[in-house]
Amino acid sequence: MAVYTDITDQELEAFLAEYDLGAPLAFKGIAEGVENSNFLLETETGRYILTVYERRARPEDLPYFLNLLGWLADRGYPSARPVADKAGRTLKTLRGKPAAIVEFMPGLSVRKPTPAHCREAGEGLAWLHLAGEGYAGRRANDLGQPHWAPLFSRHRQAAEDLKPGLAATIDKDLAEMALAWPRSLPSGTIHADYFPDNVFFRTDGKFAATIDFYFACDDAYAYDVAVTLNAWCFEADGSFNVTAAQGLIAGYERRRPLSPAERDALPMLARGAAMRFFLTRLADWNATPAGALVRPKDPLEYERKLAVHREGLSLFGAAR
Ligand SMILES: Nc1ncnc2c1ncn2[C@@H]1O[C@H](COP(=O)(O)OP(=O)(O)OP(=O)(O)O)[C@@H](O)[C@H]1O
Ligand SMILES: N[C@@H](CCO)C(=O)O
Repeated sequence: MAVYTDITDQELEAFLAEYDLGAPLAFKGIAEGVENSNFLLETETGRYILTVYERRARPEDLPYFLNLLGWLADRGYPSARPVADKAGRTLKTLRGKPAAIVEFMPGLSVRKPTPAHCREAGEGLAWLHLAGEGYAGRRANDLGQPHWAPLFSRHRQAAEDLKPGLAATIDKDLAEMALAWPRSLPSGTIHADYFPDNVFFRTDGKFAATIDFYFACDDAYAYDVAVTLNAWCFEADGSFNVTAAQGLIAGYERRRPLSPAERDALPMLARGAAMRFFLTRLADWNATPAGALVRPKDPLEYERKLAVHREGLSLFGAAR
C-alpha cells in the first residue's frame, strides 16, 4: 500500500489550520499508487486529496507540477486544481516532506480498457496537449532517450538475472534507438505517464479526468501518444490490439490530428516508450527490498512489449 508516511490526527489538524477548508470529517490512506503517499480528505468544504511527496519527485520540480495542474484547470481541463493555503501557497511541508492538497476528481479508472475507453483516453490526451500550450513552466524529460543508456548501465546485471542474454539485446536496442530516435517532432508539455490508472471515466464510459502529473515534462506530443498506446493497447497475452490502438489514435485526432511525420515516428517512439518503462521498472525491481510496502511492477511486461515493437510491426498505417 502506498502510504509511506503516517499522519496523526494532531498533525492533520495543525496542517489544516493553515487552510480555509474547515474541519476534517474523514481522512484515510489510499492503497493505490507506488510513488507518493495519498490520502482522501473530506472536510466541511468538500473532498480533497492530500499528497505527501516521497521518492522520485524532486522537490525543485514540484512547483512545475502544481502550477501545471492549475494552468490546465484554468483552461477547463479536468485536472485536480491545487488548493492554496491562507497565505496563497500550494506547496507545503508535512512531517518534514513536501506535501500538497489538490481537488478530488470524480470518476473511475478501468483495469481492462475496451477500444471505446481507448478512444476516449486518446481524446483526453489530445485535449491535455492543447490545454498545456502556453504553459510557461519548463522541465526537461529526465527519463527521455538520452538517459536510457546511462540508466541501463547501472542495472545490466538485474536484466541478466531476469533473463540471461537480455543485456546484450537491450544494448543493441539502445544503440539503434540512439541512431533513429526522432528529434524534431512537435513538442510541448506532455503527461508522460498516461496509464489507465491515471485516467478516470464517468459511469457512461466518457473520459472524466486525468491525475498524477508527476512525470510531466517537455517532450514530443507523439511520444506521449506512444507511451499511451503501450499502456492501453496490449492484451494480457502480450499481443498488441490494433483495433484499440486505432481507436486511441482516432480519439486523439478528434482534437489534434497527427502530422505525417508524427505518424511515421510512432513505431520507433512506441519502441522507445517501452524501453523507458522497462528501464525504470528494472531499476525499481533492483532497488525494492523483499517485504517492502509496495510490490514493484514487472519489468518483463515491458520487455515483452519492447520485443513486439522490435519486430517493427506496421501498427499504425491504417489508423485513419
Ligand atoms: N485528484 C484526485 N482525485 C481523486 N482521486 C485521486 C486523485 N489523485 C489521486 N487519487 C487516487 O489516489 C490514487 C494514487 O494516486 P497517484 O496515481 O497520483 O499516486 P502515485 O503514488 O503517484 O501513483 P503511480 O504509481 O500511478 O505513479 C489514485 O489511483 C486515485 O485513486
Ligand atoms: N506507470 C508506471 C509507474 C508510475 O510510477 C509503470 O507502470 O511502470
